[in-house]
Amino acid sequence: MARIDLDLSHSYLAHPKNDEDYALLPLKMSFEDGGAYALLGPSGCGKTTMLNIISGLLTPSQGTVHFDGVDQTQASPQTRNIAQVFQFPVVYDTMTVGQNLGFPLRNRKMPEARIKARVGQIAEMLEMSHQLDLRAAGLSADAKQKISLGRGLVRDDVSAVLFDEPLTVIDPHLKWQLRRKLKQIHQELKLTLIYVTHDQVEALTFAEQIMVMSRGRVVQIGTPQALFERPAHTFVGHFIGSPGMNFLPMSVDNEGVTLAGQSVIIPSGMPVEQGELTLGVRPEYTRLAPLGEPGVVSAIVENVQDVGTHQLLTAQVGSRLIRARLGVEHTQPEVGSVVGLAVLVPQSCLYRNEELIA
Ligand SMILES: Nc1ncnc2c1ncn2[C@@H]1O[C@H](COP(=O)(O)OP(=O)(O)OP(=O)(O)O)[C@@H](O)[C@H]1O
Repeated sequence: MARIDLDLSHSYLAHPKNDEDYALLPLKMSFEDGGAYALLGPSGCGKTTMLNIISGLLTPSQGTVHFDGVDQTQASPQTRNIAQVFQFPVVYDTMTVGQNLGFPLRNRKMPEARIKARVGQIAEMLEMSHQLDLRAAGLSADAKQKISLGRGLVRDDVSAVLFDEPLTVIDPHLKWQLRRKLKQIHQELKLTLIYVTHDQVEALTFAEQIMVMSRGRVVQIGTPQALFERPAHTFVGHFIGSPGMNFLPMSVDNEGVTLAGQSVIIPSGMPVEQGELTLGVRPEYTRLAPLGEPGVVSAIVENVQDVGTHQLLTAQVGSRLIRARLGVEHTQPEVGSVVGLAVLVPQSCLYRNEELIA
């Protein structure tokens, strides 16, 4: 396993002119040896480009890639010693499950007894022990992808294992199980895992550190909790969470605070900088409160959805819609009624030019 350091940018164009011409804008970051990482972001943000630069399928147009301090920028994928698992299964149909799992080891001339032991261990982790002697040809797409995952994990001498949306073809129920399994396998095998996904649930259940990407930029690297509690960029607030963070334009001057056009009293002890800001508050921390109290805006109820464990309130504040996750013990507010919503709360975040300032 290796520590991986990237200090690079990449454009697919020969003569990039502006930021839009870059698949990856200049970035400097590290993947620690033995860490479990997710690269999370919408389609086209640069995840696969980064993965291919790490594996050596792509050379960055500027900058360097180091594994354990050794420059690998020009090294071929073979010499980088990376295992990769793709979206769709890559299995040898004529081989059995066991032969498929052992293939990367046999290729490296590992003694048969060690191959058998390692294949047995991986098969057990993936709950495939009973299928070891079956031909891969007759198996479902799910089982084939499990073999692909197993083949990615079977070597213990790789620099890192890269996963590119590996659960796409997997049935939703099994997906949930496999995400947990991968996390458990990581804890047992201590491999450096880098997992690309556009699905936040997948990233949040699997990774210790999540790198959120938007338009060629890594906008935040953090634990699932940090991304939820303190999104460093409004994009992260919006992208993480279901529904995402609420945002309201906020203007602060000597007279006080205006939120989406409404004058609001600042709760005592809350530090607020002057200027044009954006207030971010998670639906989980937005609650009903009496109008006129500090930190409370007036909102018109648009919709209340009973989700069983909670009610999801959607309300209009000026021209903005905000959402509040309310306990089921609340009486359901009537659609069209005016309610108070506490939005300046201790968990609120303040942004200037999309970046977190407080
Ligand atoms: N071979 C290529 N030639 C030119 N442009 C490319 C190439 N591959 C990707 N791009 C562009 O680079 C940007 C980043 O693409 P990339 O595939 O890395 O994103 P992604 O986040 O992995 O998206 P997806 O989840 O859809 O795979 C996109 O604008 C894409 O159109």
